[in-house]
Amino acid sequence: MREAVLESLRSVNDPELHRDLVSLGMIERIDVAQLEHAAGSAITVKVNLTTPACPLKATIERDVRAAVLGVPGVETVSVEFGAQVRMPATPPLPGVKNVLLIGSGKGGVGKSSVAVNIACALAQSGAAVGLMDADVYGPSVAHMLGQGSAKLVGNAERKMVPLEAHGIRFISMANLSPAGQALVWRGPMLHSAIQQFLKDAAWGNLDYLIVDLPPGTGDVQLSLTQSVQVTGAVIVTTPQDVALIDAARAIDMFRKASVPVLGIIENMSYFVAPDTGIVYDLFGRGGAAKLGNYPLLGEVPLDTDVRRDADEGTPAVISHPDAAASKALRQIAENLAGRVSVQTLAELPMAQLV
Ligand SMILES: Nc1ncnc2c1ncn2[C@@H]1O[C@H](COP(=O)(O)OP(=O)(O)OP(=O)(O)O)[C@@H](O)[C@H]1O
Repeated sequence: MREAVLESLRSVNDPELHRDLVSLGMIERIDVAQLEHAAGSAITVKVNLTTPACPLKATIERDVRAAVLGVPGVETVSVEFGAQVRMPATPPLPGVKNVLLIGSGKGGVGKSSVAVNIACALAQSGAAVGLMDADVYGPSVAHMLGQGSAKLVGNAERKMVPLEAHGIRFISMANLSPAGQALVWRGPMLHSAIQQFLKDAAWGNLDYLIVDLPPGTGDVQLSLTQSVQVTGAVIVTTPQDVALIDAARAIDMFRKASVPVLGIIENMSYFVAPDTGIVYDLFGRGGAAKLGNYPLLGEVPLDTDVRRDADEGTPAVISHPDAAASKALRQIAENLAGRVSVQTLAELPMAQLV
């Protein structure tokens, strides 16, 4: 019976990876139990997803159930899920499976807010997540996580120990330099700071290390793409033309550095009036589509909760999980995790999948 069930699962494709669950090594266990009062068997299938934030869990469950119910003699099916983010062919750092860059063309489009919320949403789903604030000139991650005045310390191996908040580990220049003081650094100093944040920090084991870049196309971006094997970059933009022009430059920079652009996030996409429910497209919702053929990971509405929660140090996906913006941000985190799986598995030789 177990063999017949396994065979039936060869017909179920992961909808994003376009390969069947068996050859992807996603079937962790098949249990067969004989039912007492029925002729057939009760089957339990455990599917090991490629990310705990899988956006297509419901589809996979439905398809597994249908395939297994089609096997003669099967009476009931229950589907269990586990998840393990796959180690890519070339891990970017020891213990770190993916480095994801969050960039923008313009400042103030909400890149840090999006990065912080995505990091928290991925951690909420069960992933091990780190957040590195590479926006050295305007570090806001620590403040958005309620840790603006915390100080970074070293461990016995003289490695920087990331701070922790809301289930993620993070490092920000704000936790090294005195508050309110401007950083006046040239390229080489920035390069060595970025190296230290990446390589002289005790990140531990991470599924995703998210990097909040400074806006634009400068030294930090260059330094990062040259220092580690990056899984991909995400561009945050607002929908109006002036933001899109700069976003296109950022995309071009990643293309030239051979960093895959995993998708675009349109922030401040629209506004829903809380009293009337009327939707206002303040900046021209849908503008991000003009950036070309890149997946749109999602649209985040302008929402007071996002701003207020960032100022108060608890990201919206945690303090207001039911707000429309939080739902959009969670969906974006899942879509991004899905894109990362596609990217990693496309590069892994078939033999390493099972
Ligand atoms: N969807 C949103 N709704 C309401 N406010 C938002 C939203 N996204 C961001 N904001 C607010 O907009 C301001 C700018 O956001 P943020 O600092 O994340 O932008 P940024 O692109 O990282 O800026 P910079 O690159 O200049 O540091 C913040 O006050 C933030 O709380």
